[in-house]
This record gives sequence, C-alpha cells and structure tokens, in this order.
Amino acid sequence: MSSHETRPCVPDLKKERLKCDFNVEELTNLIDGGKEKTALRRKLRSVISSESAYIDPIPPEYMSHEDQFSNELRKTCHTAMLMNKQNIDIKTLQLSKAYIGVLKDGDPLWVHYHVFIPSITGQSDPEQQKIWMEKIRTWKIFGTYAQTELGHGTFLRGLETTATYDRETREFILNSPTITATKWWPGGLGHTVNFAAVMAQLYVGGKCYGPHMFMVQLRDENTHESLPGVTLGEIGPRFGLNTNGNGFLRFDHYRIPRRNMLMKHAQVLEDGTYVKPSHSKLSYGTMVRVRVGIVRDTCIQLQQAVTIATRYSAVRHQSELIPGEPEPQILDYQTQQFKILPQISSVFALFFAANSVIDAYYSVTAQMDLGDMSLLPELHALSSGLKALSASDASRGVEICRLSCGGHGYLASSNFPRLYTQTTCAITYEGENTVLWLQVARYIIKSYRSAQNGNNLKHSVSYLSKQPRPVRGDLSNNGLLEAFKAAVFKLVSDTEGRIQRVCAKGQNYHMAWNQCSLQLLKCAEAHTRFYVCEQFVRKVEMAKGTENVKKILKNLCRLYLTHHVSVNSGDFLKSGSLSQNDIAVLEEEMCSLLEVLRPQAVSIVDAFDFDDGQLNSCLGCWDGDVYQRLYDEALKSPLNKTDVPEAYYKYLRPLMQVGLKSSL
Ligand SMILES: CCCCCCCC/C=C\CCCCCCCCCCCC(=O)SCCNC(=O)CCNC(=O)[C@H](O)C(C)(C)COP(=O)(O)OP(=O)(O)OC[C@H]1O[C@@H](n2cnc3c(N)ncnc32)[C@H](O)[C@@H]1OP(=O)(O)O
Ligand SMILES: Cc1cc2nc3c(=O)[nH]c(=O)nc-3n(C[C@H](O)[C@H](O)[C@H](O)COP(=O)(O)OP(=O)(O)OC[C@H]3O[C@@H](n4cnc5c(N)ncnc54)[C@H](O)[C@@H]3O)c2cc1C
Repeated sequence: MSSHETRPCVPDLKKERLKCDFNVEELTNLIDGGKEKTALRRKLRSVISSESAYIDPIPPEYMSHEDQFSNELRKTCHTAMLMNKQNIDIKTLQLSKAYIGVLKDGDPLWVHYHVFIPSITGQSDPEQQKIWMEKIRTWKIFGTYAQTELGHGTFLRGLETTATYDRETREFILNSPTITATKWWPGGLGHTVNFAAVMAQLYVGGKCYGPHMFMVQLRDENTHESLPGVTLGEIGPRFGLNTNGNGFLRFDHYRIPRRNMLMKHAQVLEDGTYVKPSHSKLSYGTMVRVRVGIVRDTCIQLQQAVTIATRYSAVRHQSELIPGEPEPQILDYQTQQFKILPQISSVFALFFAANSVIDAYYSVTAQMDLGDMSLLPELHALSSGLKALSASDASRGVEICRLSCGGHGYLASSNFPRLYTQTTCAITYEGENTVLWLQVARYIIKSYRSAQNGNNLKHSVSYLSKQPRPVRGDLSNNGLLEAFKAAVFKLVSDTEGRIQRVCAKGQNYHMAWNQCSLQLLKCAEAHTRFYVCEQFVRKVEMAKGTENVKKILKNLCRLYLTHHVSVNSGDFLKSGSLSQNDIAVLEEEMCSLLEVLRPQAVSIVDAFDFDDGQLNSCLGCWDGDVYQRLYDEALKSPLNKTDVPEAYYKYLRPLMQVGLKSSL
C-alpha cells in the first residue's frame, strides 16, 4: 500500500486509494529504477523543498518578461550554489524528477549543462577538454549550443556561418555573411552564457569541408559585455519556455585561435592540412545524445499530465449516468477512461523505450570509442524515431489530458498550458519530427533493399529480411507483435515498390522519394511503434516483483497494444495479419481493460510520486481540494486587488458617459 495512504484527502480520492490492490511503493521503485534510487530522489526533493529561495515572490504569470527571466536565473544560480555546498552533481539533480517544479518556464542554463557540456566532452580532444572543463567546473565558462540560424535549422549543410582558416595567424575567422546566417534560438545565448559551441562551415584554402564545431568566447569573463565582433541579444517572447534565454548571435570577422576548433574527430593542422573524421556525421553526436534524453523527458511530462487529469477526474462529478441517480465521478464514463488510461499506458511504454535506447546509446558509444562505427546508423535511426514518437505522443497526450479536464483545464492554474508548451516544443527542437521520421524511413528502406540483396540486417530491422507470417487468430502479445511485423513489412515493401514505380516512369529518385514521403512517414512511425510495443512486452515479461504489480503492468501493456492495433487497424487488415473479427475482439478487450484498470488509476498515478509543489496544479493536488484551490488562485490576480480597476475610469466610464447615439 502507498506510504501516503494516511494523508487527508477528499472522500472521492480516499475511496479511490482504498481500492488499490497493489503496492504503490513497489511501482514507484520500479519507475525510479530501484528502492535506492527512490530514496535518493526523495532525499534530493527534501533538500529542494526546504529551500525558501525557490518560492516565487508572485505567480510568474503576473511578472514581466524581464522579471520572469531574472527570477528563473536567480533560482538556477541558487541551485548551482546549493548543489556545490551539498556536494551533489547539478546535472544529476536536473535530470532527476526531484527538480521538477522549481523552474516554471525554462532554465537559462539547461542547454549549458545538457547540450554544451556534452559537446565539449564528446567533440574536443583530451588536451582541449582539460582546459575547458576546468573553467566549466569553476564557473568561469557558461556556454550554449549555437547551431540553428535564422535561415536554417534542419538542413545543416545549408548553414551559412563560416569559419575560415588563416594560415598566417593560425586563427579561424568567424563570420555571418548574411542576415539568414544569424544564429537564432540557442538556449541561454541571449544574456546568460559567455561562451558557445558554434557550428560553422569550415573553409581551408578556399575549400569548404562542411559544418564543424568551434569553441567561441562571446562575452568578457569579468564584465559580461559582448566582445568586439560579436552581436548578441534575445529573440523575444515565445509560445512557452520564455525563461530559457533563447538568443541570437552575429559574427563580424571574429578571430579565434586554431585550437578552438573541437578536434576529437576532425582536425585542421597548423599548416592547414585537414584531417577528416572516421565517420562524416560524428560532429552530429551531441544531437544523438540529446534525442535519447528527450524520450525520458517527455515521458516525465506525460506522467505529470496524467496525474493531474486522473485525480481531477476522480473528484469531478458531472451529469447523470443513470437518470435520477447522483452525478458520477467523470472517471466512471467510458469515454473519460478512454481519454486517460491509454495515456497512462503510454507513460509506461515510453518509460521502457527510454531505458532501452539509453542502454543502446551507452553500448554503441562505447564501441565507437574503440573505433567501431558500424552501429551508428542504427542508433541514429532509433534515437530519431523514438525522439519523434515520444515528443508527438506526449504532447498529444498532454493535450488530451487538458481537454479531459473541461474548462478548468484551460486555466493557467491547472498547469496544463505550461506542460503543453514544454512538451510540444520537443516536436521541433533537436530535429523537427517530420525530418527525423524521414531519416528513420531512409534507414528502413536502405535496410529493406539490403536484405533483398541477400545481406544480413541489424537487430532492430531484422524482421524486414523476409515476409513475416503471423499465425492467424493468435492474439497473444507475441501474436500481436508478429502481426505488427507483418503490417510494417507490408507498408515498407509497398512504399519501396511505389518509389520504384515512380522512378520507372522517368522521375528521378529524389523526386520519387518526395512523392512517396507520406507513406515513408507511415513506415517510420509504424516501425518505431513496433519497437516500443516490443520493448513494452519484453520488459513486462522480465519484470520482477509481486503478482499484483505485474498484473498492473500486464494490463497496461495489453491496453497499449490493443489501443495501437485499433488506431492503425487499416494497416493490419491490409497486410492480412489480422482479420476484421480479430480487430473487433481486440477492441472489445480494450474496452474491458478500461474497466479493469479504472479502479487502480488514481493509485497508479500516485506511484509517479509527484508532490503538489511539483505538479503546481489546482486540479492535480494530492488532497483533491480542487475548488477551494481554484478560488484561492483566482484571488491572486492583480486585477482583484481593487473592486474597480483603473482601466474602468480610463476607458469604460468615458464610453458609458457618452452613451449610444444611434439606435442600432
Ligand atoms: C544518454 C542519455 C543522457 C541523458 C541526456 C539528457 C538530455 C535530456 C533531454 C531533454 C530534456 C528537455 C528539456 C527542455 C529544455 C530545452 C532545451 C532545448 C534544446 C534544443 C537544442 C537544439 O535544438 S540544438 C539544434 C538541433 N538541430 C537539429 O537537430 C538539426 C536537425 N538536422 C539534422 O540532424 C541533419 O541535418 C539531418 C539529419 C536532417 C540531415 O543531415 P545531412 O543533410 O547532413 O545528412 P544527409 O541527409 O545528407 O544524410 C547523410 C547520411 O548521414 C546520416 N546521418 C544524418 N544525421 C546523422 C547522425 N546524427 N548520426 C549518424 N548519421 C547521421 C543520414 O542518415 C545519411 O545516412 P545514409 O546512410 O546516407 O542514408
Ligand atoms: C524551444 C526551442 C529551443 C531551441 N534550442 C536550440 C538550441 O539551443 N540550439 C540550437 O542550435 N537550436 C535550437 N533550437 C532550434 C531547433 O533545433 C530548430 O528550430 C529545429 O531543428 C527545426 O529547424 P527549423 O526551425 O529550421 O525548421 P524548418 O526545417 O524550417 O521546418 C519548417 C517545416 O519544414 C519542414 N521541412 C524541413 N525540411 C524538410 C525536409 N527535408 N523534408 C520534409 N519537410 C521538411 C518541417 O517538417 C517543418 O514542417 C530550438 C528551438 C526551439 C523551438
């Protein structure tokens, strides 16, 4: 039973928690990765919760843009000091769920810790690392990852910033030749960081060698003023993440020493000799790493959204289910269960997928450090696909949760608006989703063709070697995975056939690719969905623990499978891997699973173990005292400071005094 069991809450939530038939703490431990990790997270959380510095002076919604930024910078700097005192690695804290809720709308140093530092450690040679990491550790250097430009974010070969080697002075000259060459978006670039890892086109002896990364000082280490030759600023208010300090940067023939090119993989020697890397895409390594991290991060955002929606749905009563009877909890409506429970199953699917891609990342990068690049294309496809799938599933999931809370879900005090803007931007950053899907498709089509030519395929695409033949009527988990394989195989073989047909009509390959890109997107998503389903099934099979927790996991896994078969039923029917009757049976099973899981829903989300400060939502609070919180929060509006606002005297009263002349 949950350790929170005894805390007071409204009768509806009490009733829900009493229905719990599994050990909530055990599920919490599983999600944290073990008892010790739960204990560590809670210890970190208790350090954070006791810090008065994290209390916002007024709700940030009511602050100016400048004050919001300053308030978050204050908190992020306080965290650095605090962690230093406690001897805790700040990166560990930031990636821990314990830190959620401290920064409300973006962290101006987030890119420093999670994109800039990995770029330095992953792209510079040992001598460079020694110098720069020392300065990073002692807080002399704060940096960002400056790649995207006004004109290009996706197409990196189209970047316009140049880094031209001057052999005489042994320097690179950085230049932004056009307005579209302006670096645009990097987090913290506006007014926070003093350095940047800058992606620029390398020119040596008049020849362009493509995008390479350079360590560039932008601001004076003492005065923080931008250096001559560098123009910096903030890009203005955004849909969300308004305190990330996203900035712009222009160079005017700005010189940096030769050794400021990050030289782990490629080098320019003093005499201008270019030494190429062992794989042409190694300079894109930071992006692969962050894409992997995004899977985990979006999963945690979805956990927050489903916690809020589930608790609220247990507290909210509306309409009549049976005429004349009391209004039921809205969670009793099947349609409400269908909004929320598949999102809970998605949390677990993303959780297992994130763990598996993080493991893959570490094992492939270890091999790459030994010089073996053979698994990089598979890792690139896997991380791209999972980044795209997790970002789009989570942001759709957050929006469904918001809608499931009716009008109150639209209030800032529900915290859905922030959660949504935080999740949806993951569709865009670190590789726009459509573009990443097309990268996955490229890998799949290439693999499929390679198999047609008799070659062996890498593990994640091995099922594309030959037409899978699922056993008709086998609707077990393994049977459904086989059906998935057959459905994806059919999508891939049809799409590949269509590309060939378009080419045969005289179209060149690239145009044919574009004409088939809608199907290619489908192939990529279906392949990645299959991967997620397979991981879910295997991880649940392997899960240790008590029978009741395993039962919850099995039911959630089954809900995930049946839901995604139902949503994509056309693909299964077309491939002949499932019949219409199979689909009908599975859809019925999905509805029964909603009923089975409904009584456990509140306890499952309790297991995500967020406290009220973290959820920051009137609707999702532990005790369910929703209405009082909504009312109290409304009273904080500055407009409620006076009964009659100044705007009345300025605008409304004069209008009312004039009166209407015509009788409209
Ligand atoms: C390990 C886990 C640790 C945990 C880490 C913690 C991280 C936590 C994460 C998230 C928390 C979120 C918190 C929110 C705070 C906000 C922060 C925002 C941060 C955002 C930062 C950014 O957005 S940085 C900018 C990102 N930009 C992009 O991603 C650009 C996208 N474009 C590209 O990647 C490429 O240009 C392209 C892939 C689209 C195409 O490249 P290119 O034109 O050069 O190649 P080709 O199409 O010609 O292909 C050639 C060939 O190369 C293959 N390839 C391409 N990319 C790669 C790669 N990265 N690796 C390997 N191979 C690659 C391509 O597939 C082709 O292969 P073929 O064999 O020829 O087919
Ligand atoms: C919150 C946030 C934080 C960011 N932080 C950073 C940062 O720290 N550092 C940094 O360098 N950048 C950062 N970025 C920039 C981000 O990485 C880019 O915005 C992203 O890579 C998308 O590129 P783009 O904006 O050029 O979009 P575009 O590529 O212009 O996309 C516009 C449309 O064109 C389509 N499109 C483009 N190419 C193709 C294609 N080949 N095939 C089919 N369709 C295509 C896309 O699918 C999309 O629909 C950030 C962005 C955001 C929103």
